[in-house]
Amino acid sequence: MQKNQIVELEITDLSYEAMGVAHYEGMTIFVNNALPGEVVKAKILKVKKNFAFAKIEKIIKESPDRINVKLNQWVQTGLASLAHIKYAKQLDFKRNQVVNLLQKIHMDDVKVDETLASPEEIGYRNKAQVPVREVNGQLEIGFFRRHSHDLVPLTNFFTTDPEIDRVLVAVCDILRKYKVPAYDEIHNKGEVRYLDVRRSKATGEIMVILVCLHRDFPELLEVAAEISQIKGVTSIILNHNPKKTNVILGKKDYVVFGEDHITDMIGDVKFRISPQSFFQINSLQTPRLYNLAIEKADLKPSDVVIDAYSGIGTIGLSVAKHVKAVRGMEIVKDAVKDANANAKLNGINNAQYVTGKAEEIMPRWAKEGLKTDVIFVDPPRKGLTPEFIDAAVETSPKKIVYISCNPATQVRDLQLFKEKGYKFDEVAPVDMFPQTPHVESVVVLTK
Ligand SMILES: C[S@@+](CC[C@H](N)C(=O)[O-])C[C@H]1O[C@@H](n2cnc3c(N)ncnc32)[C@H](O)[C@@H]1O
Repeated sequence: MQKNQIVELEITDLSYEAMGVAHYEGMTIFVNNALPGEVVKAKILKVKKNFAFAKIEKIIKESPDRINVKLNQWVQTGLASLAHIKYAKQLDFKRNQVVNLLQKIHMDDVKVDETLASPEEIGYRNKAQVPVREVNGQLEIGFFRRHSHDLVPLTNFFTTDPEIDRVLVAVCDILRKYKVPAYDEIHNKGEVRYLDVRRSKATGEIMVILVCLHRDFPELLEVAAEISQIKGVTSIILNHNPKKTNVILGKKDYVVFGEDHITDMIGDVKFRISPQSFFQINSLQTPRLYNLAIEKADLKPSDVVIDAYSGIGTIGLSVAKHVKAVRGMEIVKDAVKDANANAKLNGINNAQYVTGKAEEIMPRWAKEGLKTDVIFVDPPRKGLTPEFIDAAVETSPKKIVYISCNPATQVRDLQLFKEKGYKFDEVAPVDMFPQTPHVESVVVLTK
């Protein structure tokens, strides 16, 4: 097999990154955007030892699950790489990922629920982080083409709240008007690297973060004055990121207008959110995810609860009024500040959050003799560490509720809990990220 060769392929499966999978002359071929059941003429792009990558030249037999997407760029940029698949099939794809992972470790007897659909299939994101670059001599916002840093200019981000798209376009116009330079990542020059916009559906408050190479730039005050006139904007922040790095946010935030946070609501609990704090991005699906986790926890008024990897305390503060005490930990200092402020804001006085690595704090608490009833964990994609798992088990929780955005690391960690005497018989996938391959899932472990 050679690069640029054209081959006819029958697609038999979808990879976990949602690429069509075919087999040809003993090789596995991953075909961009092809769907199971389709027959395609494909051009080979890259050949490795046992596998190759290809792109569709022509669809000979089309899948009934295919949607003709209005803007190809949504799929090409990876912004919405499942947008060409009917939503019901996206939900199946996510469930199948969990089923396949469990099969690999011979846990076929675990029940995998149907994926809980998101109330909104598009326009659901309450936050956008979009790169700003110069394209053909003009400052543009958009999204990077998949596996590259080529900016594809966009004004409709499809999965983002349309009110946020409106703000992104308006800010882009203001930056052009004042001739503020876009960031040039090759030479680490220019100014605006990203626009980061958050909006609360509940309060309508909008935060605009200009991620900049410098702490200040000559047109900043005029630019901020105009942005502050955009309907809904209550906070403008300059985030200073001077480094040559792919990390989006720098460490320092400077308030240029209004508040240093916005306020949002989950159920009847209010949350202040600072620029560096994590907040679930699907506003309507989040309370459904938490309710599922909380129902499974079956909490009692006498329970001592841990909210690990707590962010701004969204899970712990949602349950604090129904239990004896909540303790939580989180690595981002500003998020912990938000979590403790959020307890006060909601008249909650039995919840306490501390800053630190969960894998260090949990062993400390266990050593101090802490006993717990329910532990909620909601780690980042890399999952838990063995140190955390050992210490969590040492506090003898009756239940551990594991919320994860990466079923592969979740399944790995569940095996460790199993070795320590905890069992689980069900996984509940939840779609927090429609149009993307990401899967969220909830598992309850009992002793
Ligand atoms: C998926 S988020 C969940 C946050 C929160 N539970 C929620 O639903 O909004 C994971 C959180 O873990 C934090 N984090 C990452 N690594 C950590 C670590 N080693 N120890 C504690 N927190 C960590 C992140 O800053 C982030 O806020």
